[in-house]
Amino acid sequence: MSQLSQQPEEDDELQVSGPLLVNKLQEAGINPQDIKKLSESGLNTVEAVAYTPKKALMQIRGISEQKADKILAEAHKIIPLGFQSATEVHARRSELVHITTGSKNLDALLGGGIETGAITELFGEFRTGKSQICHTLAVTCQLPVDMGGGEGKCLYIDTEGTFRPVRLLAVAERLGLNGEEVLDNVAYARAYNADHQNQLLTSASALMSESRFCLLIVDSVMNLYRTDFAGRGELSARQAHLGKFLRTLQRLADEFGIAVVISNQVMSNPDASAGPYVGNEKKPVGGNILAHASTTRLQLKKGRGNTRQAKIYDSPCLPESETTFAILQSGIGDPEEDA
Ligand SMILES: Nc1ncnc2c1ncn2[C@@H]1O[C@H](COP(=O)(O)OP(=O)(O)OP(=O)(O)O)[C@@H](O)[C@H]1O
Repeated sequence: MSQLSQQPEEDDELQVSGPLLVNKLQEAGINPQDIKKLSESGLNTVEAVAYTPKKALMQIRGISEQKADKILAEAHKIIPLGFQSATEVHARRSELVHITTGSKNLDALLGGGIETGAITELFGEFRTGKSQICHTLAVTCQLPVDMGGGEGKCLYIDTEGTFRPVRLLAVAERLGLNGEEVLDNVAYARAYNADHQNQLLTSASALMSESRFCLLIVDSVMNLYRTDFAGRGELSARQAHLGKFLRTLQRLADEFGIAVVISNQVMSNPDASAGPYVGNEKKPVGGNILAHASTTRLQLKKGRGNTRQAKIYDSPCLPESETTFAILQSGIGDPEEDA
C-alpha cells in the first residue's frame, strides 16, 4: 500500500463526502478572524461547530453571544440536526466500517471488528493485552476496507509510555505491508498530564481535518487522571475534567467517522463482598462518566499461556458473550494460529 500521506487525490475525494472544513462558514458570511478562533479551539469542521453548545462557543475569547448565535445558525443551515427516519439511520449504519483486531474470534464477538463512529473501551488487569490490541489496530486500520481496514491513518495518545513501534513492524510484516509506510501513517503523542491529554485532542482535530484518519487510540485513558487528581476531595473535579475529554472524543468520532479505542485499568469491586456469586470481579475505573461515554465495553482476562479471554461487558447491540484470542509475536491473533 502506498503511503497515505502521499495520496492527495484520494484525500480530496474523501473530503467531498467527509467532514466540511470550518472555512466553509466564510461563504456564509462568518468573519475569517472568527473562523480562525474556532479552528484554534479545535473546531476545524462545520460539524464540530454545529455539535458545540452555545455556552462553549462563548468561552472562546472574542466570540460574543451575538456572534455565537450567528455562527451556530449558519452551521446548522449546513449541518441540519433534526429528526431523520429510522430507514436513513439503518442505511447509514449498514455502511459503517469495522476495523479488524487481527483475531477472527474477537472480530466475530465485536460484530465484525472495532466500530467506526463510536468509542470502544478495552479494560482489564495488567498484561491482559490492551496495549497489544491497540498496537495491532494501529496497523490494521491502514488496510483497505475489503481487508478489514479503514483505509486511514492512526492517532495514538500514549499516557503510560508503553508504545513500541517495533510491535507495529511485526504486525506490518505479517500483513505484508511496508513497515516504513505503516510507521509514517501513525501520529504518536505521549501525554504527560490530564490537561495535556485534553490539549492533544485539539491537535488531533487539526490533523484529522488535513488528512484521512480512521482511528484514535488513547492508551490508557485514566492513568493520568488517577495521578493528577488524588483522593475523594478531587473526585468531582476529576470527573468534570474527564467528562470534557470524553465528550471531545465522541465529537471527533461523530465528526470524522473515526473509531475511538480507549484502554482502561481496573480496580477491586467494593461490592465483591456482597454475595457469593460476585467473586473477586474487578471493575473498570472512571465511574459512571466513563461507563456512559463508552459505546462498547470489552473486558479482557488472562487465559492459559498467551491466550486471553474477551467478554462484551456492555453494548447497545451485542450480546454478553465471550471468546478467546491470542497475543502472538506478530500481534493479536487466534489461539489456533499459535503453531
Ligand atoms: N513480542 C511479543 N510477542 C508475544 N507476546 C508479547 C510480545 N510483546 C508483549 N507480549 C505479551 O503481551 C502481554 C502484555 O500485553 P499488554 O502490553 O497489551 O498488556 P496491558 O493489558 O496493556 O497491560 P498494562 O496495563 O500493564 O499496560 C504480555 O503477556 C507479553 O508477554
